[in-house]
Amino acid sequence: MTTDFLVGQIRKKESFLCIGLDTDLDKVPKHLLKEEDPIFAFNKAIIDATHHLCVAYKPNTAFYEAYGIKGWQALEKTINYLNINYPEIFTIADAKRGDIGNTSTRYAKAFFEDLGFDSVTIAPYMGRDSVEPFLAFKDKHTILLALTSNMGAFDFQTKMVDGKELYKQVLEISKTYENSENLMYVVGATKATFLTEIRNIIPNSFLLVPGVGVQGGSLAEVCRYGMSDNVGLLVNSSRGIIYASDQDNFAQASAEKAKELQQEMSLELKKR
Ligand SMILES: O=C(O)c1cc(=O)[nH]c(=O)n1[C@@H]1O[C@H](COP(=O)(O)O)[C@@H](O)[C@H]1O
Repeated sequence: MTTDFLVGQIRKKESFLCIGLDTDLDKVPKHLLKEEDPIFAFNKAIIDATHHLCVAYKPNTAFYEAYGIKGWQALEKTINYLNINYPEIFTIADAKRGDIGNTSTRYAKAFFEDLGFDSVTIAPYMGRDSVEPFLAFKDKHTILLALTSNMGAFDFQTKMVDGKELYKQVLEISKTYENSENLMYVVGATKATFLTEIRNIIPNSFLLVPGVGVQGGSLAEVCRYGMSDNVGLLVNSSRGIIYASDQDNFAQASAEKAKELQQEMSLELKKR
């Protein structure tokens, strides 16, 4: 999917919401456990109830890998279901990969070609040759971890390297990578006040912003400091939406939570 198409969807739906499919069988409604594939059954119900309120879904692969081959099959069914039924939706494989060049090429093939995701999250730690194999795929997006939402972000990401915080070095150096127009970046909603300086370095790049809801980040602050001329934001919520209820009406309850965020987003878009 092109960035222009994504921006068009955001304007049309008045939403830059990404729903995280962090599907945990300990948390899904008990009646679903009788299904042949409870993970997919849960995801399908959530997607059908919420697709009009969001522009992206982000399955975090950890939640699928944890269930072995059955989990991977559920991930495959989920992305196929999205690509066939809702091709206008931007899809993110939250896999946080990145390795030496030939290995990264295989990861890129797995997520972009085999599974057919639009984007994948990548850790920048191994540098240029670990990221460029992902960037080589046309109309696919590589979402580089810049400043993450967790406390551990302060262990390394904000440390000074050559006179600048490491996360700023990530932003600046990655701009020199081949096909860098295919880059997006992760910035945690809990780090919203850093967004002004981040926007000075990457004024128009899309940011995937997790950490609203359960982690405590503020959507209003993210918009105030992080919104660009082309919106430039995909704000993710996982647990706050998908586990709104563990009763039979769970999908409807998740749609209500998604709608609350979408309406807040619509107001933010109208302010600009
Ligand atoms: O790359 C991510 O998506 C990510 C980066 C980050 O800095 N913080 C972060 O929470 N995430 C992911 O975003 C989701 C957040 O989930 P909730 O806190 O339940 O909304 C999880 O899948 C995390 O792995």
